[in-house]
Amino acid sequence: MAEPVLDIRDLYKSFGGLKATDGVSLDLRPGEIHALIGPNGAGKTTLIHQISGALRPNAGSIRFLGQDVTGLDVAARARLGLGRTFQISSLAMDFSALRNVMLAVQGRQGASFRFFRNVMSDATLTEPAMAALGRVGLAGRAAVPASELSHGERRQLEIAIALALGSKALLLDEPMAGMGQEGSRALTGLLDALRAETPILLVEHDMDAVFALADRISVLVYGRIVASGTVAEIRGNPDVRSAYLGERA
Ligand SMILES: Nc1ncnc2c1ncn2[C@@H]1O[C@H](COP(=O)(O)OP(=O)(O)OP(=O)(O)O)[C@@H](O)[C@H]1O
Repeated sequence: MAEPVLDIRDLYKSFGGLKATDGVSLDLRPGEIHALIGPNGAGKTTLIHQISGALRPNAGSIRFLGQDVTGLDVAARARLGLGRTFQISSLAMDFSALRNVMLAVQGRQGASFRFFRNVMSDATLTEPAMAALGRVGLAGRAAVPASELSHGERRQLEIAIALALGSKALLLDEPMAGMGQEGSRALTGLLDALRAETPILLVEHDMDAVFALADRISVLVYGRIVASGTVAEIRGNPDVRSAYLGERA
């Protein structure tokens, strides 16, 4: 079996007396979408924040591409290629889609000397940025300000930014939230195609998307993984059905 890209072992995080993460171990392997599902308050976002570096665990370890990153902050993990969830609020709304991705490319290249040049005609910035927009299906919308993009297109733009930053794994926290049926279908298609280049840990309540996409599903309840398996295994698990899936299975 391929070495995991991300390997989480025995992670614990408490808020006062509440065990939000209670001994979680899971991994993410090359080429896969691993979905993390569970009821509201199960600890999914808390887990994602510990993986991205936004929250420090009380105990346990997180390895990324063979390196222990448990003590690294968000920026250091992002530099290694751990693509955190980019929230729409982090987009520069007045800037075009292209310029938003170029800012990411520029940050990655650390090229402050470009101050003196016209960045919009700098091919070392525009080419990788256009390539990332192309990957997410936004090439035709490159010149459109982020403020004029639809909700779904902004999600696509966030993913383009993560790709432009050289992400080697993506952490996506409820990407389908707020999307209409059409948008969800388009984003499902995009994530399906992306898994080959970057594995995805997907927190999602939209079960149609999860069942369509996941290679593996882990179910989190009260901070613990109560089941982990293929879509068929999870759909057929009576405990999961009664605890979470109910009629959705
Ligand atoms: N900063 C915090 N301080 C105190 N309690 C917190 C904090 N963050 C999360 N919690 C609590 O930890 C538990 C897990 O919350 P979390 O947001 O991780 O759940 P979730 O599975 O992502 O839920 P949802 O599906 O509703 O987004 C909840 O009981 C929540 O109230």
